[in-house]
Amino acid sequence: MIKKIYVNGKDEVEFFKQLEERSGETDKKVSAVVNEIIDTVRKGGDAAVKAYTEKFDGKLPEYYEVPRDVINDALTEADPDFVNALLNSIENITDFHNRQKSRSFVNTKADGCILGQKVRGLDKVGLYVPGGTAAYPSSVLMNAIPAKIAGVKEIIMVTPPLKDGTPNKDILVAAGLCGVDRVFMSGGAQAIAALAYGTEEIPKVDKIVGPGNIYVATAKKLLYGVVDIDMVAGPSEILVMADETADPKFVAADLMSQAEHDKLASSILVTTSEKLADATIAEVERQMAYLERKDIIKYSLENYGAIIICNTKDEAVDMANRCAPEHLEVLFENPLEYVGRLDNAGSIFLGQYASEPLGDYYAGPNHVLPTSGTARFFSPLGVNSFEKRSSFIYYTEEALRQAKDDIVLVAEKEGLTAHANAIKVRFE
Ligand SMILES: NC(=O)c1ccc[n+]([C@@H]2O[C@H](COP(=O)([O-])OP(=O)(O)OC[C@H]3O[C@@H](n4cnc5c(N)ncnc54)[C@H](O)[C@@H]3O)[C@@H](O)[C@H]2O)c1
Ligand SMILES: N[C@H](CO)Cc1c[nH]c[nH+]1
Ligand SMILES: [Zn+2]
Repeated sequence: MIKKIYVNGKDEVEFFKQLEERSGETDKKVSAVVNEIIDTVRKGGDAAVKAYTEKFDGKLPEYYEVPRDVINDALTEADPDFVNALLNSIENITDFHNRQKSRSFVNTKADGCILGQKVRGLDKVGLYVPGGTAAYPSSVLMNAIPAKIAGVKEIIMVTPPLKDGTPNKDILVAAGLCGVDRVFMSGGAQAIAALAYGTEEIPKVDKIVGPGNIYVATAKKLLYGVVDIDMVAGPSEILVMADETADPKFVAADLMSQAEHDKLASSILVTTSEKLADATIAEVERQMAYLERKDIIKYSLENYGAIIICNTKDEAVDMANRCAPEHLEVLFENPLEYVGRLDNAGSIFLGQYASEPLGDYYAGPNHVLPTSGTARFFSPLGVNSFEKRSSFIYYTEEALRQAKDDIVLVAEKEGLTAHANAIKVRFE
């Protein structure tokens, strides 16, 4: 069911075309739907958001904003093992992200001038937490922990209700543990539009972060400029690079771990071994039998999955850099040797025990990652996604006198005599 493609063969061109279309950039239908939702929410506020929630999620939610005591109750009633697992994960994520904090600094120079940088957290941030085909408490952790470390003043979370209109309790537990300030039961493009413009009840935020399906990712892209966004974190992707030493059982399992997220998920094996390719196909069939989300996995593997057969490992590295996947697993004999040459990937997993779900839930690096080839220029969500910087300058009279002629000369070259004047008047 997952197709084999040979590097430089005729299928390769078709394969890359399909990958590009999947991003939604060329999908005019999704953009048209999302544009209409954005426009309706901008004009209609909460009534429009609620109408879309009813249309797409099945029912009006039990609460629009989840009351604080409902979040507290979810925490007290939660399975202690689940809470413990989340706390272990929170510890790892916190430890990793604490190392990302940017530095404020003050540079006092010998002539008495002072130059500096001040770093602080954004005031108000909107977190999107997916909840359509599955609920993602782990995404609450990945969004909220770096926001807290950066010093964000207010965290507003949006997430779709369950089919019966109630909030997902596991998501509320994660929100409670991470200190999320407000939670609204609304998902999809309508929730993104509400955060961008603000409604009667949902506050307008400075930045929207978090992963979501193609409607969520497209809404963020279209609203960039009205609001800041983190990146395009759309349907999940994995690219596994493997040689003949890799275990096909692990390869197949890891490919399917991302295929189960979404029909639009993409799972690609790039290998130098035709034997491994065939064994992986057999393993996919065998393991599929006991997995639950078969329809999604099959659809995604058939439409956006591929096994690319390369002649050399160098060719495989080039292929990985060209695809720029969200997750890149290296199951080559000496995985650590390749890190320096892998330029385009959200997160790199090295060796057979760094299975992708380890990163999704536990190890510490963020799982909100760029998709659709945007790992060429976007980075994982992190503390700096929630920071803003201001620089500051203090100069003495004597230091400005020394710099005066240079500044005036450049200002006059630019034809900006008012700039030059602002310096000159100080010494007349
Ligand atoms: N890149 C990352 O970092 C990352 C991390 C975690 C999850 N993900 C991705 O997040 C996504 C989660 O998707 P999901 O669907 O389960 O949840 P979701 O919360 O992203 O989307 C559900 C919402 O989509 C909207 N929607 C559904 N069908 C629609 C339609 N026909 N028209 C308009 N709007 C519609 C609805 O409003 C619904 O509430 C997956 O694609 C997964 O791969 C990505
Ligand atoms: N793999 C997803 C990012 O693409 C993150 C996630 C959350 N839960 C499970 N997986
Ligand atoms: Zn995952």
